[in-house]
Amino acid sequence: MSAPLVRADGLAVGYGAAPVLSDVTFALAAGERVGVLGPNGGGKTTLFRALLGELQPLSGTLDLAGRCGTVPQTERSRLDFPVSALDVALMGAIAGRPWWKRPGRAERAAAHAALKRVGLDHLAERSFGELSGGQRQRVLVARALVQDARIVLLDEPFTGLDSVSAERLEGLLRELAEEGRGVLIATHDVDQARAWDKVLCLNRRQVAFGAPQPTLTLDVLAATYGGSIVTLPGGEDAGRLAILPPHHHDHDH
Ligand SMILES: Nc1ncnc2c1ncn2[C@@H]1O[C@H](COP(=O)(O)OP(=O)(O)OP(=O)(O)O)[C@@H](O)[C@H]1O
Repeated sequence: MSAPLVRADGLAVGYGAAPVLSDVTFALAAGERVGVLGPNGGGKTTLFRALLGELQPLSGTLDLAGRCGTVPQTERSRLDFPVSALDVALMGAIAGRPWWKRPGRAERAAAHAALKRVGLDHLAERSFGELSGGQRQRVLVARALVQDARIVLLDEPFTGLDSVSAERLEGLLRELAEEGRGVLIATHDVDQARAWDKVLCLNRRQVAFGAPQPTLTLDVLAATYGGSIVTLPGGEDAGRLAILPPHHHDHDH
C-alpha cells in the first residue's frame, strides 16, 4: 500500500503551552473520506489548523504527503465585498505567488476548468455572496482543485444545505476520493459519516478512529459527545440514541 497522505502520531496541539487536543493518532490514505466528529469545542477546527500548518505540534508528529486545501465555512456576513465565483477559484492559483503578479491566462484557465469540474462555470462571473450555500461550497472545492490539493479539508460543508445541494456535494466528495485525494470532513452528522470510509472521533482528545460500523459504538458516541447524548424515551424511538443538536451560530441571520 502506498504511504498515507496524512499520518498523525501522538499529536497534541493547542494555542498556548497547554494542548486543547491530544492523543491524536490516525492515517488518511488516498481515496478515503474520513468524517471528523465531535462536539462544539471538541477540536475539529484545531486539527484542521494543524493540518494547514497554522499550528505546530506541541508533541507527537504530523506528516503530510501532499498539498492541503481547505473548504472553510462560508459566513454570509463575510461576503459583502464583491468577488466573483471566478475570483474565489483563482485564489487557489495566486496563493503563494508574489502579490504584485496578477493572475495570468493559465491561471484563469485552471480556475475555469475547476469551476466546470464542480458544475459551476456558467456562474463564474456571479458574485460569490449571491450564490446558494451549496454553490459556495462547490466554488471553494474548485479553489482547492486549483491549488492541486491532494488533501481536502471541509469544515461542516453540509450545514444549511437543502437535500439536493447536499447530495450534489456528497457526489463531488466521492469523486474527489475516487481520483485519489484524501478527504477529511468535519461534521455534526453521525449518520452521514457512517457512509464514509472512516471516522475520527474527537473530544479534546482522540476518542476513536476506524471504520464507522465497528467504531461508532454507544460507548464511543457517549465519550465523544459527553452530556449531549440521550437515550430517547417512549414511543417508536424508545431506547434509540440521539445526539442533541449542537448550539450552533446561525450565520445567516
Ligand atoms: N484561537 C484560539 N485561541 C485559544 N483557544 C482556542 C482558539 N480557537 C479555539 N480554541 C479552543 O480550542 C478548543 C477546541 O476548539 P475547536 O474550534 O477546535 O473545536 P471544534 O470541534 O472545531 O468546535 P465547533 O464544532 O464549535 O467548530 C476549544 O476549547 C476552544 O475554546
